[in-house]
Amino acid sequence: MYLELQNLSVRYRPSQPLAVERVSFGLRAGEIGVLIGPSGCGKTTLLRAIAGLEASHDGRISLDGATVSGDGHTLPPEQRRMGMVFQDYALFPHMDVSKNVAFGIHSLPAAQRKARVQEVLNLVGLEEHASRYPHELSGGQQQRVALARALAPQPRLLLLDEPFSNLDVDLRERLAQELRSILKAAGATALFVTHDQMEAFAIGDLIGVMHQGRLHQWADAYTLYHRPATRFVADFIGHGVFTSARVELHEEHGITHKHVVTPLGELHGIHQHEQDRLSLGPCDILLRADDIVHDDTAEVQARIVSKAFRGNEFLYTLELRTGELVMAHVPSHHDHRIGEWIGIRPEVDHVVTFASESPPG
Ligand SMILES: Nc1ncnc2c1ncn2[C@@H]1O[C@H](COP(=O)(O)OP(=O)(O)OP(=O)(O)O)[C@@H](O)[C@H]1O
Repeated sequence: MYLELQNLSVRYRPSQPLAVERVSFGLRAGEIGVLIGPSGCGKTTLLRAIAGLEASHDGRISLDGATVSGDGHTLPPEQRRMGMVFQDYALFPHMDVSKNVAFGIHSLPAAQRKARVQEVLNLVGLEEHASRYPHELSGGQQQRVALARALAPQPRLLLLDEPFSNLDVDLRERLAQELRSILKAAGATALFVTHDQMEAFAIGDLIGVMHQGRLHQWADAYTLYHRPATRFVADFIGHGVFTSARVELHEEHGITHKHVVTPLGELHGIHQHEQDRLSLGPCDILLRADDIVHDDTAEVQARIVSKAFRGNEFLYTLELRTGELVMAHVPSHHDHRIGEWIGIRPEVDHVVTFASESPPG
């Protein structure tokens, strides 16, 4: 691994719990990792520890085969050769774009410096704006200057801490895609912190979900969504609810399968590798909004409790006759009123269950 963390722990004060607790993950050169989690889960602390701005209490950080921190040895931040981009762009207001970008490469000879500034401005699509001042740029453009400035010295690792959080939602979505292309074009290895799933999914090759200082899962977006390792990840990623269910044996044509009995009906045809992980008896099953299909002919009826318009679809929150709540994505031409009963059926491709937490009965 190019960047590797092994059991990294960070504590601010002896009286405080660990802000980062035994976190391990790896990134290959050229990969983009994203840390996501609710406020206070330790994302920024972890990023700062990698940069050397926060001392680690235990564990090891290595970069490109060498230990950066661990075994009582720690490299000062300036010797780690890492670049950082923060949410406040921190551009120098009295310098134009090219001077801002050249800031970290003063040691290069003038001609090389000029060429490198040109190169990174091309990369971020701001070559036309080289002589503008920060106040003459939009928020998104300022953030791209900050990115160009961080990339200019060819850092070994780029660390980005919620760089888009001051920007509006539409712009964030576009910039997230752009950022990924820019980082890939630059061949940069990067670690990005956000609390926004859309951003994490748009940017990351690998995504780490953190909660209370711990890394619950480190995986690609598809795996996080369809095979959440913990209940917290299942809850945090995507829209869904847990419903009590039961795994039972079912015989068909002389072959015995496991199936899951849910308040929405029985789920059959579960893939063999998922069957192997299911244990018989009560469980809680994750029902995502895209696992529930609106179907007028379905036996199960549910009452619309609330709905959110999302352009091409509604996200309906529905109450079953049993009182349980589920969510469903429904194409937006099915515009039903709150309080109306609609037919739904489950269409679950990936069965995700956890040990039952529901009271028996
Ligand atoms: N300088 C500090 N001194 C003491 N405790 C701190 C310090 N900075 C952060 N903490 C604590 O460490 C924990 C992790 O904070 P951190 O800022 O890393 O979380 P975060 O996931 O980045 O949150 P956010 O998304 O709100 O930025 C929190 O409990 C926080 O209160």
